[in-house]
Amino acid sequence: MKLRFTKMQGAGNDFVVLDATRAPIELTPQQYQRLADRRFGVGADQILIVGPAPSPQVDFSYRIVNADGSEVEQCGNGARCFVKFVHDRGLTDKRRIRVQTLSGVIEPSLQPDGRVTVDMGPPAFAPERVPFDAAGLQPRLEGEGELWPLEVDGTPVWVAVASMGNPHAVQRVDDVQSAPVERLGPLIEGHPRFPRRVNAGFMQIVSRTHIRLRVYERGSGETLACGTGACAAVAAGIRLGWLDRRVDVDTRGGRLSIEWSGGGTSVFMTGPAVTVFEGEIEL
Ligand SMILES: N[C@@H](CCC[C@H](N)C(=O)O)C(=O)O
Repeated sequence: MKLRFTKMQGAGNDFVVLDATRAPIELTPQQYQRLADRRFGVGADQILIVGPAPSPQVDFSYRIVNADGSEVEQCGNGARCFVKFVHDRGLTDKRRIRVQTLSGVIEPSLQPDGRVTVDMGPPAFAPERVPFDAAGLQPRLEGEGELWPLEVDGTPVWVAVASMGNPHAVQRVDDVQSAPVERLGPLIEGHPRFPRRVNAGFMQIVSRTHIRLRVYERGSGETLACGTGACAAVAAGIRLGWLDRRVDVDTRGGRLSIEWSGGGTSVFMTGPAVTVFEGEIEL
């Protein structure tokens, strides 16, 4: 089978984007892994499958598959690339689009400067608590937030647990460049406290409006940027009283700007979306 694709990236988090608006695309986990493979395939952190609207309330749907072939709920950098993709291909002329994902509806909009702002919906802090509460663990309270103890490799690590539709565990570090992301990342990703696995974030606070962030992503390993990871880190940091409501997030692949007013309000993420090349692959 021959498959046409577009290779895109948002702050260095890279994607193979497939157009399933006219005919459905169903691949096996092995075929997704092959597409994501940097030596035997195209190479990507995630595969994005753009589909038609499942209801009149939205304009499109899009599905997200990690490099390991697992389908997941949400992808922030992917949402920005999605809106550029449907626009560039003439699938819509709307600049603000409602898109159905596995975890609900999000609204990306194209900005005049070519960047994209996404209404990512509100963060959640409660659902992931159950495995911590059930084990009788006590959180450390700061501001209006909680830090939970996670035993990793015999050492306690304090993490803020947040969901942007997908799960994140964020820890504060002094220096993100020297943080043991490659060693601790896989241990946190597969930690028994996270039955669905988790994205492990490492956040260095430079000031109340500026952080540096690395994320070891569930199902993809460390990526150059993680959009939902940036939203989760900033929302957790605001709730813990460490950050103001507008924060610049420097990742290894570029800068994302995150804004959250707290409570049940949406997190807004702004950043780049770039097409790299188009092609066809035999699967
Ligand atoms: N890179 C993404 C997140 C992709 C999904 C994540 N690996 C998960 O398994 O939840 C982003 O930009 O948010």
